[in-house]
Amino acid sequence: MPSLEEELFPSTPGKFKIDRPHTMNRHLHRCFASTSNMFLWALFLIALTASYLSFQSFIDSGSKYLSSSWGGIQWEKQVRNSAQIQRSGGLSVLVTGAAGFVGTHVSLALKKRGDGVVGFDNFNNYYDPTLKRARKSLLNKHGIIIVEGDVNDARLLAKLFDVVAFTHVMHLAAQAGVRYAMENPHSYVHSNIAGLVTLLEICKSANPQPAIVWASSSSVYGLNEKVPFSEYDQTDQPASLYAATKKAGEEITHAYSNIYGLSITGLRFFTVYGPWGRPDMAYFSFTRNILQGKPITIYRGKNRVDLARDFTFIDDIVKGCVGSLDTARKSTGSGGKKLGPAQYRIFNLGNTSPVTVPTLVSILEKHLKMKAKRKIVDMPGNGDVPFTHANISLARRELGYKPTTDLQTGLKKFVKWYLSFYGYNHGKVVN
Ligand SMILES: O=C(O)[C@H]1O[C@H](OP(=O)(O)OP(=O)(O)OC[C@H]2O[C@@H](n3ccc(=O)[nH]c3=O)[C@H](O)[C@@H]2O)[C@H](O)[C@@H](O)[C@H]1O
Repeated sequence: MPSLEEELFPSTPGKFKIDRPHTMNRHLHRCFASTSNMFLWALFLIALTASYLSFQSFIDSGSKYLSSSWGGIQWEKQVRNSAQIQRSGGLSVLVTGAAGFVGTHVSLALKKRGDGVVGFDNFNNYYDPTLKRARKSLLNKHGIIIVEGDVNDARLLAKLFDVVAFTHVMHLAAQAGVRYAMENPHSYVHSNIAGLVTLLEICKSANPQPAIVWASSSSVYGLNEKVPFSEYDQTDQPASLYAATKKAGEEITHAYSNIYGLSITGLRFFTVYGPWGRPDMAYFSFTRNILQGKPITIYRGKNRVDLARDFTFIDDIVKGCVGSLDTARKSTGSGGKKLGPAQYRIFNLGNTSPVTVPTLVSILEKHLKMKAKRKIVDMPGNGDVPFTHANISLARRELGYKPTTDLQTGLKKFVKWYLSFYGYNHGKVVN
């Protein structure tokens, strides 16, 4: 006679057998024939229900541990250690985008002078994440933890503020790149707008509220033709979606400062370059291509005019960021309510010395001791602007900001780092 299991799950696939009533009765009769059998069955069912319920509660309470790597006593201890202030009057800073180019440098500078730093980054693959992981290792060596998460994750951010009473937030997490916005517009809205609002919501409710310094962009000047670009100029003609999201960020932060008393400083970075830089930027991809003997495309503006940028070296930018943190006044709100007027500032952080793109290439050729295969094409209508040029009087006056590195010197340092990091044959198949 076939067993109950064999009857319900026959060996022939696709033939799930439905028991007829009289067969079922026979089984039931056999199973529940005695009281002791019934008692055993009841015990079995209770045990099954109890283990199901406890498994469910394990899934609920433990889901955050299963789906991500944060939470728990050990994790909190690591976060607190990283945020530990090592000098009197020091800051405790949450740095978003800490595995990014500027984020890595700012985190290191703060840690080295004795501030507490907790990094935050989603390690997305907009560009090679192995470079981000290498930056993370560098920070880890200096005692800085990077919490892996997205700035849209309100639960994780709130948890961080539960664990540490951050005095400042250096918000550098963003979707960068001017031309990529045509390929993936929603990533700009996700990071630069939705993520910004999520972070501001957490900061507004934190007690005490932190002061916030964040990365805007020179691109907000868009089609502005008045040079050099001043913070008092109009910025209502963005040329790209990237620029539009950064401009929106300036308006959004203003609203949060106004309503909730958050102290906010926006920094308009001008084409930042240097060691540990971003592979999507021209100076970086040109270097790679020159070394690999591949052609580089140089865009040219209207009437064959060369494009120019106020290229700014990373060390100068770091000084501007740290100066902004040091001069930021405290936020005035408490319990999500504004209790007094709050500081709201915007500064240009540029070099005040624009250089054309062909000149940039010539400097790279000199440092690499190799000729570039130049391909010159008219600038496609992809959101680029013809030139940028910063007026930095305001930052000089308020932050003591004074850039000291020219493009020649800065690119020499970049090339030295590039060759030590990638070697001469980066990405090239060696026969
Ligand atoms: O200041 C900013 O706010 C922005 O700076 C940076 O944008 P950009 O100034 O556009 O830098 P980058 O791409 O290096 O192009 C430099 C020049 O090379 C030209 N360019 C570029 C690529 C190419 O293949 N050929 C070329 O000629 C190109 O036309 C341009 O003239 C950041 O990426 C951005 O995230 C933002 O922070």
